[in-house]
Amino acid sequence: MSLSKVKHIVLVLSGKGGVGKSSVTTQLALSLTLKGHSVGVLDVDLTGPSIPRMFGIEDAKVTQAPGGWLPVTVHEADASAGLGPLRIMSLGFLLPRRGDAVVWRGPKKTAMVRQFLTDVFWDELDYLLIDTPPGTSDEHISLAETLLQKARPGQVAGAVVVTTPQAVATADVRKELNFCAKTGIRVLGVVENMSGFVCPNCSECTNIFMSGGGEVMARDFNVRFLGRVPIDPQFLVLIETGKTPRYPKGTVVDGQDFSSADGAPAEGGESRDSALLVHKYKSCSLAPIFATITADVIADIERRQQMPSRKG
Ligand SMILES: Nc1ncnc2c1ncn2[C@@H]1O[C@H](COP(=O)(O)OP(=O)(O)OP(=O)(O)O)[C@@H](O)[C@H]1O
Ligand code: SF4
Repeated sequence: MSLSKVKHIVLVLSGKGGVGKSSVTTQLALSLTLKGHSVGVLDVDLTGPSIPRMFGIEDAKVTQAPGGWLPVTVHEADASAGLGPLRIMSLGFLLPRRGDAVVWRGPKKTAMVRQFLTDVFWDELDYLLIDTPPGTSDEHISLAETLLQKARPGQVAGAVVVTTPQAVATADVRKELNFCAKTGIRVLGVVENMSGFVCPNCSECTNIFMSGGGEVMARDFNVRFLGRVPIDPQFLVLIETGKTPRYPKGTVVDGQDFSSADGAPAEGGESRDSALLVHKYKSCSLAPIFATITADVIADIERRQQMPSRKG
C-alpha cells in the first residue's frame, strides 16, 4: 500500500483560497529536508494545482510502476549537507494543460482523490505533506474519510491550518477548524501568512494589514499558534524565476539581518534547476521563520508519539 512506508502524514489546510497554503506546504517541505528528514508532498488541490510550479518542476513526467505512480524527485538526500530527499506527486502532472483547474464533477473528483492516496508509490518517508483544496468541500470530506480509513492509527499526525490576517475576519478559517474537530483530525497549529511585508526597497518589515488575528483565533479554538509569516516579494522572485533572494542593507526580519553583501555572487545563480531551490531558499528571510515553525510541529508530533496511546 502506498502509505505503508510513510511515518507521519500532515495535512495543510485553509478555509479560503489564495491565503498561501501551497507556499506554506512548499516551505514546510524545504525546512523539513533542511533538518535531514525525508519528505513527500502530495498535491490534491484540484482547484488549481500549484505545487509543481512552486518547485519549478511543471514539465516533469510521472511514470507508472507496478507499485503505483512514481513521484517526481526535487532533490536527493545529501548526507554531507544534512539534507533529506524531497519527492512530489501532484494532480498537475496528470493534467494536459499544466496549471489548469479540474472541472470534474463530485464522484470523479472523489475517485481521483482516493486513487491519489492509494496509488502513489512512496518510498520511506518521515513526513508526507498533503496540500489540500481550500474550503470544506466534497474533496475535503472525501480526503479526510479516505485518509483516516487508509492510514495506520496515529499515522495522520494532524493539520497545519493556514490563514491570513484578513481571512481571520471571515468565517472560513473557523469552519476549517470545526471541520477538523468533526473529522477527528488534530490541529497541529495555525500559521498566519501574509502578516506584514518585507519591503524590497527599504529595510522595513511593515504591517500593511492588521496582524495578530490568527493568534487570537488559535487561542479561541485552544490550538497552537505557530507563527506569523510576512509577505516577502523575494520569496516570489525565487519561486517564479529561480533567483536567489537578495535584500537591501539593514533588512532585519524576525530579529535576523538579511542584508545581501554588495556585488557578491548569489548562491546557485539564476539557474532554474529544481535541485538548487532548497539551497537558495536558505537565503530567504522566510527560511528561519519556517525553521522555527517546522521545529515546533516536529516537537509536537514526536511528543505525542511518545505518549501512551489511549484505549477505548
Ligand atoms: N509569505 C509570502 N510571501 C510572498 N509571497 C507569498 C507568500 N505567501 C504566498 N505568496 C504568494 O501568493 C500567491 C498565492 O499563494 P499560494 O498559491 O500559496 O496560495 P494558496 O492558498 O495555495 O492558493 P490556492 O487556493 O490557489 O491553492 C502565490 O503566488 C505565492 O507565491
Ligand atoms: S517599507 Fe519603505 S520603501 Fe517600502 S513601501 Fe514602505 S516606506 Fe516605501
